[in-house]
Amino acid sequence: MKILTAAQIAEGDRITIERQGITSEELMERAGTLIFKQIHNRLQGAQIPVKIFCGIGNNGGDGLVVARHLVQHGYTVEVYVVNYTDKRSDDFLNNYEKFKETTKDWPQLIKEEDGIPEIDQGDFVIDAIFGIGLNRKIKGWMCKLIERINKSGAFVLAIDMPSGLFPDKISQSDAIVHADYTLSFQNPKLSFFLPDTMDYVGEFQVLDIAIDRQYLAEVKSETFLVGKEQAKILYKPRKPNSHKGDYGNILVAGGSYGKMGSVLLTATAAMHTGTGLCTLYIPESGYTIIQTGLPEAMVITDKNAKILSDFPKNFKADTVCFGPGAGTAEETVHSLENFLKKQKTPMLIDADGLNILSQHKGLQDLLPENSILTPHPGELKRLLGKWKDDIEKLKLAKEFSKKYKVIIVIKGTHTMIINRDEIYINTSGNPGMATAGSGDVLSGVITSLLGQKYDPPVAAVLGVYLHGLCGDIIAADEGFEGLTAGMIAQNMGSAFKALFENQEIA
Ligand SMILES: NC(=O)C1=CN([C@@H]2O[C@H](COP(=O)(O)OP(=O)(O)OC[C@H]3O[C@@H](n4cnc5c(N)ncnc54)[C@H](OP(=O)(O)O)[C@@H]3O)[C@@H](O)[C@H]2O)[C@@H](O)CC1
Ligand SMILES: Nc1ncnc2c1ncn2[C@@H]1O[C@H](COP(=O)(O)OP(=O)(O)O)[C@@H](O)[C@H]1O
Ligand SMILES: [K+]
Repeated sequence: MKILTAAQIAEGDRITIERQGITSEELMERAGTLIFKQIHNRLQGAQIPVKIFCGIGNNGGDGLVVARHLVQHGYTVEVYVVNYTDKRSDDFLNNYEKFKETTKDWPQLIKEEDGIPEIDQGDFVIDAIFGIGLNRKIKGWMCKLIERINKSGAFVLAIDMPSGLFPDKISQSDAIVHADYTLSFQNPKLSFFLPDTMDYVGEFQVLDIAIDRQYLAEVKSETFLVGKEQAKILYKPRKPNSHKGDYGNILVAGGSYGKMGSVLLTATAAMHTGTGLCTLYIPESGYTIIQTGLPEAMVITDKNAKILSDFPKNFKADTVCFGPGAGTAEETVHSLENFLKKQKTPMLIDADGLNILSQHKGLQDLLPENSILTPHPGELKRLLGKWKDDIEKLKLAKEFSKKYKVIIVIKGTHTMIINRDEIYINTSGNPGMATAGSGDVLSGVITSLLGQKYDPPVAAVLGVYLHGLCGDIIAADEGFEGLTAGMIAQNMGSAFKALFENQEIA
């Protein structure tokens, strides 16, 4: 699914009105009615005091549609117009009239701090102050209103987006509604997925308001959401007439004394992702650990007992994963440098491999084209330098991706895969995966797919999705706390199976 900018959403709105031969008021009625139905389904007529705060633009108009339907269905509703200016939108005004005709009562106008009502913990607040039309910082008494909503402890439902949040930039103000739930129209917004802003959104659901399908298919976006539908079309079925040589000969290089488990996790994950042949290149002291822990793998040892210092000569792999548990000793820098010089096909660099690249920037020029880097936020900061906010982070990552012709997998709650100007946002995974070694497992999954000749961007996008899906499958049985990286590595097969099953996992 595409993530659209505010301007593209507004254009979709305009084209829909034109092509479907409807008025903008009818589109607003459609949008508001869908929100009402969601609320009605959940409240089932319960007499919870509902307080709706409407701005004076079209987000406020949506709020008035919802208010009218709630009143008509016997709910206890108080409607407040957040009257920061008298420049109201036409569709707001039409719905203002309609609301008045329904209730024979005007909504209450808030024009200053004194007009802000008390909000109780037991209230149900609907935030329809601003949507995608927010174009500057919220100031003055409206900040107090938002503060009161946030401090009330009431359940807050945001229409389209929490007021104060921009769809695709970061607000420099704290005046942002902290929603428990957001019902958004047609396409989710970028800010729903960024670490800086996602907490304001709460849980969210996207409602299909039947924006013109042709427009949605044709509109150009460089940002995409990856769910099961998008992931499963990337899968390449295994052929009956095939052998292990068809599924990649991969090399996993890393490990150091005390951190041998990381490469074991990586290689185990790679085997369970379908790799044909896997060899580990590790410091000598890890030999028994690896041969015992993963009998399916072959092992080549470095001459150094505790760290990598060299590279395996006369060995050719389809792809290489370098970095898990490797450390950043001078000898290991030399090892990575040799790998980078020898490896002509795309490879994956993770963990200390990335730290070495950050400390020795000259090595970045040696990265084979379309290699995949998988930093967590700390490693990314070392690689790119500091950023002001998540939008600048994405900009820096795109610049790096273009400069070095590589793919960057920014790991996190919503892992983002950056391929030049494109961003793929992952939707699978859960907080149980915030556990030691789950990143090492991801490296194994992606390296395995690279070895199986998936195009590098596909290997990254599909690998990240499957890794998260596997975490979701395990968490459904074991809970978040019970999930460990080793379980993800061992159970990757269940993620492949679930790709083609219809039921929701968690
Ligand atoms: N296709 C769709 O998705 C559909 C979308 N629909 C709905 O429309 C919503 C978008 O409506 P919208 O364009 O009228 O913008 P909205 O968010 O109501 O705010 C605009 C007003 O806010 C003002 N303003 C801005 N920033 C401000 C600030 N900091 N402080 C003070 N004022 C500020 C701005 O004033 P101005 O800049 O003009 O001075 C203007 O008056 C969208 O989110 C969805 O809910 C559905 O109805 C139908 C289908
Ligand atoms: N809250 C979360 N929701 C979804 N995925 C998560 C969450 N926390 C961590 N993950 C995933 O777990 C992995 C953690 O990687 P990383 O930090 O490198 O771990 P390690 O260094 O221990 O291997 C990443 O793939 C990340 O996306
Ligand atoms: K809103």
